Amino acid sequence: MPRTLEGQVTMEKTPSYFVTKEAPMRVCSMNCDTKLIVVVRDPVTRAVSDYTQTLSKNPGLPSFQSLAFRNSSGLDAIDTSWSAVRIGLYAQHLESWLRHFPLSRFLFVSGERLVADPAGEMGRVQDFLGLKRIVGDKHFYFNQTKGFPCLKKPEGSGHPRCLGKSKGRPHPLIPPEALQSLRAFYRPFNLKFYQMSGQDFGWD
Ligand SMILES: Nc1ncnc2c1ncn2[C@@H]1O[C@H](COP(=O)(O)OS(=O)(=O)O)[C@@H](OP(=O)(O)O)[C@H]1O
Repeated sequence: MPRTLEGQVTMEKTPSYFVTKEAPMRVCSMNCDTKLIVVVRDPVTRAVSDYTQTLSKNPGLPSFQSLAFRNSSGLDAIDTSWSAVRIGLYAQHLESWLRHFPLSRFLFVSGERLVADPAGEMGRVQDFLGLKRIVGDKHFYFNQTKGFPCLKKPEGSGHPRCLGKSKGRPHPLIPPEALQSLRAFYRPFNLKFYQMSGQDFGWD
């Protein structure tokens, strides 16, 4: 980590830290005052998004259902050893972080609101980091082709910029009963996460 000078904010983005057992202790031993921003989305959609990403690299991948459920004939036993499922157990991951950091060190950003209201969610991020609210509504527009918000004018460029092709890809169709089982499985973990974070993300 580079030395942070007066007036600078050093940021590091590694999605897997949130779900890595050793990460909370290591980050705390580096600097326990670190502010932590976690973007979370509905774990069911997250699992499908994760599967979509792997499928794009490996088109021969077995079906979502055969990876998410232990017994392909029944949709009751969820395979929590599959990372796409395990990562969505936010309450469990947060528990290990809270052994090292107080809740006040965290900002939970809603992945859904980040799409519906990027400026609002970015406002929360700027407040949390103690920054002046510079990024706001005027910086975003909704790109109909992409189906997502994009930046009107990124710094150093006069052209609008959307996120790359690997962000916001269409998801494959998953049988509704598989999604329903997964939704039921996550419900208690989601409720626990709402309690722990003090925020209701509305994933029902
Ligand atoms: N503005 C904008 N444009 C495009 N995509 C957006 C945007 N905001 C949020 N998203 C959602 O970000 C999802 C991909 O983010 P990831 O978490 O996979 O990114 S990362 O790989 O961890 O960096 C990606 O998930 P998928 O839709 O499954 O591709 C998007 O839904």
